[in-house]
Amino acid sequence: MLVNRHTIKIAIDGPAAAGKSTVAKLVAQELSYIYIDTGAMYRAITLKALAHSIPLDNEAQLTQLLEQTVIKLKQAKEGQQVFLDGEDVTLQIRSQQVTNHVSYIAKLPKIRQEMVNRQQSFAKQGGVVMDGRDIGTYVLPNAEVKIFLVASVDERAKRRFKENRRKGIPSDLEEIKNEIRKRDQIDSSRKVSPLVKAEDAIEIDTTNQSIKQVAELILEEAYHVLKR
Ligand SMILES: Nc1ncnc2c1ncn2[C@@H]1O[C@H](COP(=O)(O)OP(=O)(O)OP(=O)(O)O)[C@@H](O)[C@H]1O
Ligand SMILES: Nc1ccn([C@@H]2O[C@H](COP(=O)(O)O)[C@@H](O)[C@H]2O)c(=O)n1
Repeated sequence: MLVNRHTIKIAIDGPAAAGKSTVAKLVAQELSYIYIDTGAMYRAITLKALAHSIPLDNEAQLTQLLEQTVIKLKQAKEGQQVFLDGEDVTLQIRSQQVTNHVSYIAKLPKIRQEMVNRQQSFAKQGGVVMDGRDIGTYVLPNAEVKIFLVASVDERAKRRFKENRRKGIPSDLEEIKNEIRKRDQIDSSRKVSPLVKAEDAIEIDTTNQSIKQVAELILEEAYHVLKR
């Protein structure tokens, strides 16, 4: 066991369902760091925008809504709890409706700017593992460890399908595949901070690797940096 004299920032990016949050949680647990799932923040504002029936291309109205919104991420044993204006929305933000709409809100430049400001201030708390789409490129460009997780669309869809089955959520493999492709396409092609691998990120293809193997690879890199 390494005694850490200093803490580092670990950025984990990648496409939908590549395993980012699963391994980020494990890595954060092992290092006793905080874990921040930035996707949950975009999901939370999407949930609120849908509830207020705000058109998802009305940037001014959505930005105003976000400015009046408190999103809190609370560290919990199972990962992270998400509070939207004081209400626990951890489960609600995973609904299919939110998933199908979130990327439209996430591509708006003013929304992203506000989210990035909030995420950067969370990261000031110390050792952090943050996952998302633009963490290594925009949110934490100085992160000491940057990881870009990928896996084939087929594998990602199968994993999500199995996850839904475990949770008792009815779903269709082809629909999941289409939703993943669509979200990746919007996230990768937006003008502001698109989903792209940072030049100095390490790419890990998780298609044929277990969760444990992937977490170990990231921890190896983290320990390597911490020993320097
Ligand atoms: N290496 C792996 N092998 C097998 N299953 C995995 C692996 N990594 C993650 N999973 C499973 O795949 C599913 C998706 O993982 P996870 O939610 O961590 O992805 P994500 O990248 O955070 O997704 P999103 O971007 O959509 O939030 C989960 O059910 C998780 O348990
Ligand atoms: N840094 C980020 C994180 C997420 N997004 C957008 O939110 C969507 C949901 O993210 P999940 O990780 O919960 O799947 C994602 O598809 C992106 O549209 C983002 O833009 N930047």
